[in-house]
Amino acid sequence: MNRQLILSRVSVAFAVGEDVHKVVTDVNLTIERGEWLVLIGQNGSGKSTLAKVLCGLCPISSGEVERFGTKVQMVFQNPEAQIVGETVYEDVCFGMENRAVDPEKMPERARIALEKVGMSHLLHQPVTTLSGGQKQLLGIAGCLAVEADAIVFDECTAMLDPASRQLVLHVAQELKEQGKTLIWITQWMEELAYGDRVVALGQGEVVFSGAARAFFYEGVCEQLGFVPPYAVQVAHRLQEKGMQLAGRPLTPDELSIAVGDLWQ
Ligand SMILES: Nc1ncnc2c1ncn2[C@@H]1O[C@H](COP(=O)(O)OP(=O)(O)OP(=O)(O)O)[C@@H](O)[C@H]1O
Repeated sequence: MNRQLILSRVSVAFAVGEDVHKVVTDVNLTIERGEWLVLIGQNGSGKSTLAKVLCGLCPISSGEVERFGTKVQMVFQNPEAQIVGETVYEDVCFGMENRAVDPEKMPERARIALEKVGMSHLLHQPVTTLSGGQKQLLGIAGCLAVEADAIVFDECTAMLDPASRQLVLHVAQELKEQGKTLIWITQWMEELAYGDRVVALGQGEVVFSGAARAFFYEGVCEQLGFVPPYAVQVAHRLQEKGMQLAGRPLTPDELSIAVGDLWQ
Protein backbone atom coordinates (compact mmCIF):
# COMPACT_ATOMS: atom_id res chain seq x y z
CA MET A 1 0.00 0.00 0.00
CA ASN A 2 1.37 3.37 -0.99
CA ARG A 3 -1.15 5.97 0.04
CA GLN A 4 -1.01 9.26 -1.76
CA LEU A 5 -4.19 11.13 -0.94
CA ILE A 6 -6.37 10.52 2.08
CA LEU A 7 -9.67 12.19 2.78
CA SER A 8 -10.96 11.54 6.29
CA ARG A 9 -14.55 12.43 7.09
CA VAL A 10 -14.43 15.34 4.67
CA SER A 11 -17.50 17.54 4.41
CA VAL A 12 -18.09 20.63 2.30
CA ALA A 13 -21.01 22.97 2.89
CA PHE A 14 -21.92 26.20 1.12
CA ALA A 15 -23.98 29.01 2.55
CA VAL A 16 -27.00 29.64 0.32
CA GLY A 17 -28.80 32.69 1.71
CA GLU A 18 -29.73 31.82 5.27
CA ASP A 19 -29.34 28.10 4.62
CA VAL A 20 -26.33 25.82 4.62
CA HIS A 21 -26.14 23.47 1.65
CA LYS A 22 -24.09 20.35 2.42
CA VAL A 23 -22.68 19.03 -0.87
CA VAL A 24 -20.06 16.58 0.40
CA THR A 25 -20.75 14.62 3.56
CA ASP A 26 -18.28 12.64 5.64
CA VAL A 27 -16.30 11.29 2.72
CA ASN A 28 -13.55 8.82 3.53
CA LEU A 29 -11.35 8.09 0.55
CA THR A 30 -7.83 6.74 0.21
CA ILE A 31 -6.17 6.98 -3.17
CA GLU A 32 -3.04 4.92 -3.82
CA ARG A 33 -0.02 6.19 -5.72
CA GLY A 34 -0.41 5.18 -9.37
CA GLU A 35 -4.08 4.30 -9.00
CA TRP A 36 -6.65 5.20 -11.68
CA LEU A 37 -9.76 6.02 -9.74
CA VAL A 38 -12.97 6.65 -11.67
CA LEU A 39 -15.38 8.97 -9.86
CA ILE A 40 -19.00 8.90 -10.94
CA GLY A 41 -22.30 10.27 -9.69
CA GLN A 42 -25.44 11.91 -10.96
CA ASN A 43 -25.46 15.65 -11.70
CA GLY A 44 -25.09 17.61 -8.49
CA SER A 45 -23.81 14.64 -6.47
CA GLY A 46 -20.66 16.54 -5.50
CA LYS A 47 -18.04 15.16 -7.92
CA SER A 48 -16.58 18.51 -8.98
CA THR A 49 -16.57 19.76 -5.42
CA LEU A 50 -14.65 16.68 -4.32
CA ALA A 51 -12.28 17.13 -7.26
CA LYS A 52 -11.57 20.68 -6.15
CA VAL A 53 -11.02 19.48 -2.58
CA LEU A 54 -8.40 17.03 -3.86
CA CYS A 55 -6.66 19.87 -5.72
CA GLY A 56 -6.84 22.20 -2.72
CA LEU A 57 -9.14 24.56 -4.63
CA CYS A 58 -12.12 24.24 -2.30
CA PRO A 59 -12.05 24.76 1.46
CA ILE A 60 -13.53 21.95 3.52
CA SER A 61 -16.00 22.52 6.34
CA SER A 62 -14.77 19.59 8.42
CA GLY A 63 -12.53 16.55 8.18
CA GLU A 64 -8.96 16.22 7.01
CA VAL A 65 -7.10 16.01 3.71
CA GLU A 66 -3.64 14.45 3.65
CA ARG A 67 -1.59 14.92 0.48
CA PHE A 68 1.87 13.68 1.55
CA GLY A 69 3.46 16.38 -0.60
CA THR A 70 1.49 15.29 -3.66
CA LYS A 71 1.00 17.91 -6.37
CA VAL A 72 -2.54 17.55 -7.68
CA GLN A 73 -3.57 19.34 -10.87
CA MET A 74 -6.87 19.42 -12.69
CA VAL A 75 -8.04 19.19 -16.31
CA PHE A 76 -11.48 20.71 -16.72
CA GLN A 77 -14.53 19.73 -18.75
CA ASN A 78 -14.52 22.72 -21.06
CA PRO A 79 -11.35 22.81 -23.18
CA GLU A 80 -11.87 26.53 -23.83
CA ALA A 81 -12.02 27.40 -20.14
CA GLN A 82 -8.44 26.41 -19.32
CA ILE A 83 -6.50 27.80 -22.28
CA VAL A 84 -4.80 31.09 -21.52
CA GLY A 85 -1.79 31.33 -23.83
CA GLU A 86 -1.85 32.42 -27.46
CA THR A 87 0.36 29.57 -28.60
CA VAL A 88 0.80 26.01 -27.40
CA TYR A 89 4.18 26.92 -25.89
CA GLU A 90 2.85 30.01 -24.11
CA ASP A 91 -0.03 28.04 -22.71
CA VAL A 92 2.01 25.18 -21.36
CA CYS A 93 4.37 27.70 -19.73
CA PHE A 94 1.56 29.56 -17.99
CA GLY A 95 1.29 27.16 -15.05
CA MET A 96 5.06 27.09 -14.66
CA GLU A 97 5.17 30.91 -14.55
CA ASN A 98 2.53 30.82 -11.81
CA ARG A 99 4.68 28.45 -9.81
CA ALA A 100 7.85 30.46 -10.28
CA VAL A 101 9.67 27.74 -12.19
CA ASP A 102 13.15 28.87 -13.23
CA PRO A 103 12.62 30.43 -16.72
CA GLU A 104 15.72 28.62 -17.98
CA LYS A 105 14.11 25.27 -17.22
CA MET A 106 10.80 26.09 -18.90
CA PRO A 107 11.59 25.27 -22.55
CA GLU A 108 12.84 21.78 -21.69
CA ARG A 109 9.99 21.05 -19.30
CA ALA A 110 7.47 22.32 -21.87
CA ARG A 111 9.02 20.15 -24.58
CA ILE A 112 8.94 17.01 -22.41
CA ALA A 113 5.35 17.66 -21.28
CA LEU A 114 4.17 18.24 -24.85
CA GLU A 115 6.02 15.16 -26.06
CA LYS A 116 4.16 13.05 -23.51
CA VAL A 117 0.82 14.11 -24.99
CA GLY A 118 2.07 13.86 -28.59
CA MET A 119 2.01 17.61 -29.27
CA SER A 120 5.66 18.65 -29.35
CA HIS A 121 5.42 19.33 -33.10
CA LEU A 122 2.75 21.98 -32.41
CA LEU A 123 4.90 24.16 -30.15
CA HIS A 124 4.30 27.45 -31.97
CA GLN A 125 0.78 26.70 -33.17
CA PRO A 126 -1.86 29.31 -32.16
CA VAL A 127 -4.23 27.68 -29.66
CA THR A 128 -7.23 28.86 -31.70
CA THR A 129 -6.31 26.31 -34.37
CA LEU A 130 -6.39 23.31 -31.99
CA SER A 131 -9.23 20.77 -31.86
CA GLY A 132 -11.13 20.21 -28.62
CA GLY A 133 -9.14 17.02 -28.01
CA GLN A 134 -5.83 18.80 -28.60
CA LYS A 135 -6.90 21.51 -26.16
CA GLN A 136 -7.53 18.87 -23.50
CA LEU A 137 -4.14 17.32 -24.24
CA LEU A 138 -2.62 20.78 -23.83
CA GLY A 139 -4.37 21.00 -20.44
CA ILE A 140 -2.76 17.68 -19.50
CA ALA A 141 0.64 18.93 -20.71
CA GLY A 142 0.20 21.96 -18.44
CA CYS A 143 -0.28 19.59 -15.48
CA LEU A 144 2.80 17.59 -16.47
CA ALA A 145 4.92 20.72 -16.92
CA VAL A 146 4.39 21.61 -13.26
CA GLU A 147 5.28 18.03 -12.35
CA ALA A 148 1.88 17.00 -11.02
CA ASP A 149 1.93 13.60 -9.32
CA ALA A 150 -1.83 13.22 -9.52
CA ILE A 151 -4.21 14.61 -12.15
CA VAL A 152 -7.94 15.09 -11.71
CA PHE A 153 -9.82 14.92 -15.01
CA ASP A 154 -13.20 16.56 -14.41
CA GLU A 155 -15.36 15.15 -17.22
CA CYS A 156 -12.60 16.11 -19.61
CA THR A 157 -13.99 13.92 -22.40
CA ALA A 158 -17.59 15.15 -22.07
CA MET A 159 -17.34 17.71 -24.86
CA LEU A 160 -15.16 15.69 -27.22
CA ASP A 161 -16.02 13.72 -30.35
CA PRO A 162 -15.35 9.94 -30.18
CA ALA A 163 -11.93 10.14 -31.87
CA SER A 164 -10.72 12.92 -29.56
CA ARG A 165 -12.05 11.02 -26.57
CA GLN A 166 -9.99 8.00 -27.58
CA LEU A 167 -6.93 10.21 -28.00
CA VAL A 168 -7.27 11.65 -24.50
CA LEU A 169 -7.97 8.20 -23.01
CA HIS A 170 -4.89 6.84 -24.76
CA VAL A 171 -2.71 9.58 -23.26
CA ALA A 172 -4.27 8.94 -19.84
CA GLN A 173 -3.37 5.25 -20.17
CA GLU A 174 0.21 6.20 -20.93
CA LEU A 175 0.33 8.47 -17.87
CA LYS A 176 -0.96 5.60 -15.75
CA GLU A 177 1.82 3.38 -17.14
CA GLN A 178 4.31 6.09 -16.17
CA GLY A 179 3.06 5.94 -12.59
CA LYS A 180 0.83 9.01 -12.41
CA THR A 181 -2.24 8.89 -10.21
CA LEU A 182 -5.45 9.58 -12.12
CA ILE A 183 -8.79 10.68 -10.70
CA TRP A 184 -11.14 10.39 -13.64
CA ILE A 185 -14.61 11.94 -13.34
CA THR A 186 -17.00 10.83 -16.03
CA GLN A 187 -20.59 10.26 -17.04
CA TRP A 188 -19.49 7.71 -19.69
CA MET A 189 -20.00 4.23 -18.31
CA GLU A 190 -17.62 2.79 -20.98
CA GLU A 191 -14.77 4.68 -19.31
CA LEU A 192 -15.12 2.75 -16.04
CA ALA A 193 -13.28 -0.16 -17.67
CA TYR A 194 -10.08 1.91 -17.80
CA GLY A 195 -9.85 2.42 -14.05
CA ASP A 196 -8.58 0.31 -11.19
CA ARG A 197 -11.52 1.27 -9.02
CA VAL A 198 -14.88 2.97 -9.23
CA VAL A 199 -16.14 5.34 -6.56
CA ALA A 200 -19.73 6.50 -6.85
CA LEU A 201 -21.11 9.55 -5.08
CA GLY A 202 -24.77 9.97 -4.24
CA GLN A 203 -25.88 13.25 -2.71
CA GLY A 204 -22.38 13.98 -1.51
CA GLU A 205 -21.76 10.59 0.06
CA VAL A 206 -19.71 7.64 -1.16
CA VAL A 207 -22.32 5.03 -2.10
CA PHE A 208 -20.02 2.55 -3.85
CA SER A 209 -16.29 1.85 -3.92
CA GLY A 210 -15.06 -1.21 -5.76
CA ALA A 211 -14.20 -2.83 -9.06
CA ALA A 212 -16.02 -1.92 -12.28
CA ARG A 213 -16.98 -5.59 -12.72
CA ALA A 214 -18.69 -5.59 -9.32
CA PHE A 215 -20.37 -2.29 -10.19
CA PHE A 216 -21.85 -3.67 -13.41
CA TYR A 217 -22.48 -7.29 -12.46
CA GLU A 218 -23.79 -7.00 -8.91
CA GLY A 219 -26.74 -4.73 -9.65
CA VAL A 220 -25.11 -1.53 -8.35
CA CYS A 221 -25.15 0.30 -11.69
CA GLU A 222 -28.92 0.05 -12.16
CA GLN A 223 -29.58 0.64 -8.46
CA LEU A 224 -27.77 3.98 -8.70
CA GLY A 225 -29.64 4.97 -11.85
CA PHE A 226 -26.91 4.48 -14.47
CA VAL A 227 -27.17 2.59 -17.73
CA PRO A 228 -24.43 -0.01 -18.29
CA PRO A 229 -22.30 0.16 -21.44
CA TYR A 230 -23.55 -1.72 -24.48
CA ALA A 231 -21.13 -4.66 -24.06
CA VAL A 232 -22.36 -5.21 -20.49
CA GLN A 233 -26.01 -4.95 -21.60
CA VAL A 234 -25.42 -7.63 -24.25
CA ALA A 235 -23.68 -9.86 -21.67
CA HIS A 236 -26.67 -9.47 -19.35
CA ARG A 237 -29.09 -10.45 -22.16
CA LEU A 238 -27.01 -13.50 -23.08
CA GLN A 239 -26.91 -14.57 -19.45
CA GLU A 240 -30.69 -14.12 -19.19
CA LYS A 241 -30.96 -16.50 -22.15
CA GLY A 242 -29.01 -19.07 -20.18
CA MET A 243 -25.59 -18.60 -21.74
CA GLN A 244 -22.93 -18.89 -19.06
CA LEU A 245 -20.31 -16.33 -20.05
CA ALA A 246 -16.86 -16.76 -18.56
CA GLY A 247 -15.71 -13.69 -16.66
CA ARG A 248 -17.61 -10.45 -16.51
CA PRO A 249 -16.95 -8.67 -19.82
CA LEU A 250 -16.74 -4.88 -19.72
CA THR A 251 -15.68 -4.07 -23.26
CA PRO A 252 -16.65 -5.29 -26.76
CA ASP A 253 -13.28 -7.11 -26.95
CA GLU A 254 -13.86 -8.92 -23.66
CA LEU A 255 -17.42 -9.75 -24.72
CA SER A 256 -16.32 -11.22 -28.03
CA ILE A 257 -13.75 -13.40 -26.22
CA ALA A 258 -16.37 -14.57 -23.70
CA VAL A 259 -18.85 -15.37 -26.51
CA GLY A 260 -16.11 -17.08 -28.55
CA ASP A 261 -15.32 -19.29 -25.55
CA LEU A 262 -18.93 -20.54 -25.58
CA TRP A 263 -18.31 -22.35 -28.89
CA GLN A 264 -15.11 -24.05 -27.88
N1 LIG B 1 -19.82 27.58 -4.57
C1 LIG B 1 -21.00 26.99 -4.39
N2 LIG B 1 -21.99 27.57 -3.65
C2 LIG B 1 -23.15 26.95 -3.46
N3 LIG B 1 -23.48 25.74 -3.95
C3 LIG B 1 -22.55 25.12 -4.69
C4 LIG B 1 -21.26 25.69 -4.96
N4 LIG B 1 -20.55 24.83 -5.72
C5 LIG B 1 -21.35 23.76 -5.93
N5 LIG B 1 -22.55 23.93 -5.32
C6 LIG B 1 -23.66 22.97 -5.31
O1 LIG B 1 -23.15 21.74 -4.85
C7 LIG B 1 -23.81 20.66 -5.48
C8 LIG B 1 -22.78 19.72 -6.04
O2 LIG B 1 -22.12 20.37 -7.13
P1 LIG B 1 -20.93 19.67 -7.93
O3 LIG B 1 -20.62 20.59 -9.09
O4 LIG B 1 -19.85 19.31 -7.03
O5 LIG B 1 -21.64 18.35 -8.46
P2 LIG B 1 -21.29 17.42 -9.68
O6 LIG B 1 -21.58 16.03 -9.22
O7 LIG B 1 -19.92 17.71 -10.17
O8 LIG B 1 -22.36 17.85 -10.76
P3 LIG B 1 -22.27 17.85 -12.37
O9 LIG B 1 -22.24 16.43 -12.81
O10 LIG B 1 -23.53 18.55 -12.75
O11 LIG B 1 -21.03 18.62 -12.75
C9 LIG B 1 -24.73 21.26 -6.52
O12 LIG B 1 -26.03 21.27 -6.00
C10 LIG B 1 -24.19 22.66 -6.70
O13 LIG B 1 -25.21 23.55 -7.06
